[in-house]
This record gives sequence, structure tokens and C-alpha cells, in this order.
Amino acid sequence: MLKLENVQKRYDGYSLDCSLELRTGYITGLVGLNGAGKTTIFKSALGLISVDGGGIQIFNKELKDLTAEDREEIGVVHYDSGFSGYLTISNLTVILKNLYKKFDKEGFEQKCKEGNLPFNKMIKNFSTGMKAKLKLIVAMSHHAKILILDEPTAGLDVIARDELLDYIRSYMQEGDRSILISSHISKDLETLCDDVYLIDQGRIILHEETDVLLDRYGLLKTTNEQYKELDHQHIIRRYKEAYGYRCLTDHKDFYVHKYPDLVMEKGTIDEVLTLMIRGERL
Ligand SMILES: Nc1ncnc2c1ncn2[C@@H]1O[C@H](COP(=O)(O)OP(=O)(O)OP(=O)(O)O)[C@@H](O)[C@H]1O
Repeated sequence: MLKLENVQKRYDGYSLDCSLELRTGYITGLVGLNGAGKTTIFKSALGLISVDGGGIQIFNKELKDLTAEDREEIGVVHYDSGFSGYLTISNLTVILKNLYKKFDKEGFEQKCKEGNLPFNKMIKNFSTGMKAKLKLIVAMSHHAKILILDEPTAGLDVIARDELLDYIRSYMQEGDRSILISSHISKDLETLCDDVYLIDQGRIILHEETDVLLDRYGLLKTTNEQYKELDHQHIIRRYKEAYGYRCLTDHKDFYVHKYPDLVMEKGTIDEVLTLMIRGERL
């Protein structure tokens, strides 16, 4: 559906060089610290910024060859952009109807009603959660094949986040759709995404199916003595702690069987990201 091949973008003091693929039927997560390059990837993929190299393909076409119809098949949520606050949902309905040939007015209004969004209140007076919900409903309103969601749950409380995640899941129930999503709350991505890319300083440092990451990655805690005796063949990062070492492995079962007395913690996305960035490579 969407493919980035060695996409490069340079800013003063920052460079992006990244490849990733969004497959049909997949929800793909992009996780990284502040400033890692998530928004830059999204903007590059959408052609909102010029890139310095590499290839971008959407629907098996070069980005520059996309037609207006193709572009309608992409729904977008940007964290830092929205609609004029002086519009109401009723105003927005008219705009969206003119903007998208496939705008589903009934579905849009239905979702707004279900989400308790008032139709005649100015959007600037919506709460953060209401604005986030509206942005997502708009992105979904024209039945796009690809959704690109940059931090759609940022700033939301736990219930509002859950509600948005449900919307996203239900969107995938119709076939031939794919979603690329970033979030600071990696817990959200663990339950939502089929695969995840971890990005650090403009480089993809890990790409795994989410199930594989959660099943096979683990954090082993050892004393200095235990560490010396440890078989290191499947340790991918180590981090010095006061008590000894925290080690990241992608062969959790190997260590659980070989060293049943050692403490093995589950590798959450956050833990894996932290160790991949802060840990020492062996
Ligand atoms: N227009 C720009 N001019 C100069 N530098 C930029 C510009 N846009 C982004 N950058 C830099 O590119 C890097 C990546 O920024 P980006 O916004 O893509 O990160 P991010 O992963 O989305 O971060 P966050 O999670 O904080 O939103 C940062 O160092 C940022 O300062």
C-alpha cells in the first residue's frame, strides 16, 4: 500500500534515512522518542515536504504520479493541525462534501452523534478529546484505503483514548485498508498494531510483528557474577545497573529454559525501545 525506500531528509543537525512498508490489511505503528522523526516520515510520505533522496510509493505508484482520486484514498490525522476553530460540524459537513467525492455524510454525522459531538458549537470550544475524536472521524469520513495517523491519541484521557482505538479497530473491519499510526503511548500500539517500527535519530532501529516482539523479546536481570556466566549469543543490548545488568534478548525462551533462576521480564515496546537506544550493543 505504502512503501518508503531509503527516504532521506536533512535538517540542520538532523538527518532521516528510513525504509518502511505499510502492508494491506495491516495496522503499522511507528514508535520513537521526541524528535526521532515520526512526523517527518509522515510528511514525507504525504508529499508535504520535499525529500533529499529515496523513493516513496503509494498504491504501487510513485508519489508524484498520484491522481486526485488516489489522494482521496488517503485519510490523515496530524497532531498539530486541525480545522479553523470558527467552524462548526455543520459547516464542516458542507466543506467535506465538496472536498471528497466519496464523503459519507450519513456515516460522518452518525459517528459525530455517537461520539456526542455537538453540531452547532464552534470547534474552538471543543475539548481536546472532542477535537481529537472529530479529526479521526473526518479522516475516516471518505472511506480511504490508507489512514495516516500522527499521534491521534495525544493528550487524551484513558477513556477517550480507548474510544478512539475502538474507532480505529472498527475501521479495519472493511477489507483492503491499512493504517500507519504513531503514538507516544506505546501501550496503545501494543494492543492495536500488527507490526511496529522503532525509530531513533532518523533511523529505523527495529521492525517486528507486534506478537513476535511481545513473545520473543525479554529483559533479563542479572548480577555481575551471573552476567559473566551467561551465554551471550542472543543478547542484543545490555545496560549497566547498580545490581548488575539489564539485558535485552530476542530469544526469551532460550534463557528461560537455560537459566530458570534468572529474572526474565516481558519485553514491552517501551522497554525494548529504551534498551535499543540506551543499551550497549554486544
Ligand atoms: N521544518 C523543520 N526545520 C528544521 N528542523 C526540523 C523541521 N521539522 C522537523 N525538524 C527536525 O527534525 C527532527 C525530527 O522531528 P519530527 O517532528 O519528525 O520528530 P517526531 O518524532 O515527530 O517528534 P515528536 O514525537 O516530538 O513529535 C527534529 O530534530 C526536528 O527539530
